[in-house]
Amino acid sequence: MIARPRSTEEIPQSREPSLAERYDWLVAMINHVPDYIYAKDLEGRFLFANRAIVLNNGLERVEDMVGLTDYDLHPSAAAKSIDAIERRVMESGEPDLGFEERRLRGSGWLMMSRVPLRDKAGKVIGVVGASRDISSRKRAESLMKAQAQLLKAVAKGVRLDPLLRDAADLLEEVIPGIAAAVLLQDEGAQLVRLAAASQSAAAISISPADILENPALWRCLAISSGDGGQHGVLAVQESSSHEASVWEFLTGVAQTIGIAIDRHYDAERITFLAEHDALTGLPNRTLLDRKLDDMLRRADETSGKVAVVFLDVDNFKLVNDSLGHAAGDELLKIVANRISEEIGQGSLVSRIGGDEFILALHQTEEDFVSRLARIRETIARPLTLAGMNLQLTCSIGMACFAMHGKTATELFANADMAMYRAKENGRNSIQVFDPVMAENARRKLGRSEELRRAIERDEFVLHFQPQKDMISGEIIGVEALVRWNHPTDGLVFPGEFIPLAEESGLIVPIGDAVLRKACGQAKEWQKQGLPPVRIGVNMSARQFQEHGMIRHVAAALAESGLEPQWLEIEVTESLLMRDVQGAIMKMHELNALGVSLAIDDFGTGYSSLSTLKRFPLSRLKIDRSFIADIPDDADDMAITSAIVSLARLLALDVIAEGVETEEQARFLSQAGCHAIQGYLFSRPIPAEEMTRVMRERS
Ligand SMILES: Nc1nc2c(ncn2[C@@H]2O[C@H](COP(=O)(O)O[C@H]3[C@@H](O)[C@H](n4cnc5c(=O)[nH]c(N)nc54)O[C@@H]3COP(=O)(O)O)[C@@H](O)[C@H]2O)c(=O)[nH]1
Repeated sequence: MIARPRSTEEIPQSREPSLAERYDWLVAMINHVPDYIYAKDLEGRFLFANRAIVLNNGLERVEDMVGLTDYDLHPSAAAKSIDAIERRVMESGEPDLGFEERRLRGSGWLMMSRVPLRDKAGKVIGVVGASRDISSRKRAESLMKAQAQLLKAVAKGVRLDPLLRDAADLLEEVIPGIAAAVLLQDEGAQLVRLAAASQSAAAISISPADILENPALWRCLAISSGDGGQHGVLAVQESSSHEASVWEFLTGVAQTIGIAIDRHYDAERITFLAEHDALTGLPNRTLLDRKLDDMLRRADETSGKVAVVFLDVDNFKLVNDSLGHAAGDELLKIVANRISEEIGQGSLVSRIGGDEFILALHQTEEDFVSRLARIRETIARPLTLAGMNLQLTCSIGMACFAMHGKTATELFANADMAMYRAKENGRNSIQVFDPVMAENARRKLGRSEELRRAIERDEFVLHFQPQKDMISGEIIGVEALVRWNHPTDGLVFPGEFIPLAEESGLIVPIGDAVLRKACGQAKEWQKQGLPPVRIGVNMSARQFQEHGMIRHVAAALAESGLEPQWLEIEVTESLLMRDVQGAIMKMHELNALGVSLAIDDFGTGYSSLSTLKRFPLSRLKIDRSFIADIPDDADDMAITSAIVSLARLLALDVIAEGVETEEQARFLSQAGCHAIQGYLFSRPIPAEEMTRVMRERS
């Protein structure tokens, strides 16, 4: 063995070191570096080897190595490859630097550099080799490569289970001897499951409990989720203590697995949302279409039946508007759950938006209507929402394969039509499609088109019904009532087209035309020198709520030149009660124009005295249903008297509608009613006739 170096204190400072001293220092330095250093002669025999290389070859002293060749120390294939490199260096005289090769003894990597050994004359007499252990760097590189491989798999969207299995195998590959396992807690699950294990870990057939209850043996690295939670752990058996870079790598792997799981859940959610409703989790229209097609195909093959059902929650808007959207959402979830509870296997419920659900029922022993009745009852179970006790009703329309349609499109259209019929019939009912509905719908559509054309062609005319003062007998006003002068059907009465006009929104232009015609006619009578009368114009809810309504009234007055005090707008009690505050604001705006307001059909709504006081009104019109049975119905007489007293209490004029008999007129006079309108005095009549009547009485 080479001699130990002396300490620096022993070196005399005053003189130049001797050659022997220099040699000793050099040898000491060479022996203390961890790198391998050697020199060989031209035949490949060791001339010199440092302590590190001697020990690595299982020898004790340099003398033991001097004279040996690589063939004496290593298997012949390895010795041959070293010999080839060194021979090239010696023959070419060119160094071979930075060659990376596996250790011949033990595990790990070396970086070898070989330079020619020359004598003083520069002649190559052998080779000098130096090598450095680069095992750590090589391991770091392979860990980085493994990490990159894992990240690539995540980026490529490899499915979760194979990805976890590959990750466990990869750990075993890059960290020899390691046992690793991935334990996961799936969304919503209580228990942790073994999702993947390296082969050595799998071989000892571990379970989550084995791992979690044995912290001395297994070290657990958290697999975190993007939202700050934890999906599970990457458990590593600490059979051998790993260096810091390995733990860093394992922590990185746990993080990568966390990202992979996040991505997996995101992808699952995206796939789910493509076919489901985000709020209720029910299938959406896409999934319904697909499943319904299957159900119809099967029913066709087996001559079976399928029911397509439209279900709409009654007055849902009211809940949304009054209790807020969060409560509305909650309500929809409750309805979705209740339908799902009842619908039974093999059938399907989907939410297609808002409060509309479509059900596809497959045939069972129980008939479809009974099943729907049960669903309706379930939905109607009392519930508490935002602190309020509620009971829901719904309108249901059903169409059956193959009776009411053979394709999904036909069945959807017909079930929808049936549901609308249920709504029209006062809601809270089940309607089965009937071909008559389709006929009606077609007629309605045709009528809407005709109405649209009627507006363009100005086919609407006004009839006028006079209103008589109870005391003077004078005509104090007229009500303008619209008629449709249909090109083929003749005069069509408002009961036949006003509801359709309201539904389609055409009431707005129709109402506007009525307003202009009525103001124009009233002004015309004044121009003809007839005593001025107040003209009443009916205004529907849609028209009253329309943005430009006040502007249209002002324009009709301005166009005709009629002073505003001669125009009275009639609105129904139910219209005002829908949105009391909004109605009051609009009524004040009309008042500001100088126009007066009357409540039409009074007594049929639910206005209280306190609400009534807030409306800026001039007149109440008692609904004709209270007058019709006078004097036979004592209740109606009592109600009529009460309305007259109420009007007087509120300092409002009061007029009774639908007065057909002298007895009714007498009773109303005695009750203190200011004026009457009805067939007793005159039916609604065309403008020319009305002009004649007014002229006769003036
Ligand atoms: N939005 C608008 N609605 C309008 C307009 N014009 C009319 N209407 C509304 O249509 C409903 C039916 O009106 P109509 O068929 O004209 O019937 C009116 C009278 O003919 C009828 N009436 C009058 N006196 C009697 C009677 O003694 N007996 C009896 N059985 N019927 C009678 O009442 C109708 C007037 O009612 P009202 O409007 O409530 O005063 C009707 O609801 C009209 O409001 C319009 O331009 N726009």
